[in-house]
Amino acid sequence: MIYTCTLTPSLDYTVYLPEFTAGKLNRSEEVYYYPGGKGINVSRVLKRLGTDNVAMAVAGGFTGDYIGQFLRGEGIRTDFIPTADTTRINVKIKSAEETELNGPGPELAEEARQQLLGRVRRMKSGDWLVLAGRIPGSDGAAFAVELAGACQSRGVRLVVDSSGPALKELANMRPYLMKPNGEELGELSGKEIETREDALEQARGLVEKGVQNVIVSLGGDGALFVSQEVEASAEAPRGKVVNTVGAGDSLVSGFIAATGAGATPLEAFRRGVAAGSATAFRSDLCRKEDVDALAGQVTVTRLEGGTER
Ligand SMILES: Nc1ncnc2c1ncn2[C@@H]1O[C@H](COP(=O)(O)OP(=O)(O)OP(=O)(O)O)[C@@H](O)[C@H]1O
Ligand SMILES: O=P(O)(O)OC[C@@]1(O)O[C@H](CO)[C@@H](O)[C@@H]1O
Repeated sequence: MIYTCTLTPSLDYTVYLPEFTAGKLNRSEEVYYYPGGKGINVSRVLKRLGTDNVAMAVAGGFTGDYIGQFLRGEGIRTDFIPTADTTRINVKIKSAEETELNGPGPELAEEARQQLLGRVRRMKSGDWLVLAGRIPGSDGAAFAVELAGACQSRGVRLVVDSSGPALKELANMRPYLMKPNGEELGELSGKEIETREDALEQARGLVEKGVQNVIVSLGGDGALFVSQEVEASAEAPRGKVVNTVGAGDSLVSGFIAATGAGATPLEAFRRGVAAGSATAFRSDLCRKEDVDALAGQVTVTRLEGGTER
């Protein structure tokens, strides 16, 4: 089974308006209330791609209830750990530019941590844990390492799509997949990523540390894939960008869904990039038909030369 784990979910209040002026009253006529948080987005896209999964999250208050109901309404199994704190609302403003305002998310209570660890310790060899989004708390990195250790000892494939101090620690835990974007890769390596070559070099460094597969997402510039066996670069398809929130999560979902269905790493990479772009081209997350339609437009180039299509 694939489990996603979102320690800081969110309700994504998504507002479209032709112009946004800071410091003024701005009125919008088009708003959406999406369940959010990276793991939750991964669960939603996996389900749309036909891959069953369980969404684990620490959630509370009316926003937490809303997220749970929304997911169950889409046929996704939820296993939420309740918290007394109201789940944050993240504001996504879509005008000429995309502006995001993410709340901090509450600290994780010790009881919630123990419940999560208990769940991971009950997972089976071959299961997946997608640990995605911010890991809260000053000792969040230590907790993330405990979760990763529990995965290692059970033979659970760990996928990491996070940011902040935990990211560095998790890179030492031999995860199956890490999906930093350029900024997160810069945080990880302590070096600013300015070019594709910089990104490739730092991704190789992660593989040398034991990360099994690294995908660096580069927004409209596509993505890079690095493992011990193969390196590749993908160009993202062109299209009208509507909302890029969750594009990276969709990439992760496309890769996992295809890998689970037996695709080669580069085919899974192509499906991932297609899913990321398919999400960027619509308001909500991508649907399977969007991914199928875009997959043929993603050019994946093996870096030793030769193009896999
Ligand atoms: N402007 C765009 N045009 C085409 N495809 C895009 C665009 N932005 C993102 N994508 C697709 O989505 C993938 C992931 O995007 P990005 O690097 O922005 O992820 P991210 O920063 O992790 O996003 P998020 O945290 O919002 O999920 C890219 O590799 C690409 O395939
Ligand atoms: O604050 P975090 O956990 O880093 O990111 C949270 C978030 O921006 O990420 C998702 C998109 O990837 C959104 O649904 C959500 O609002």
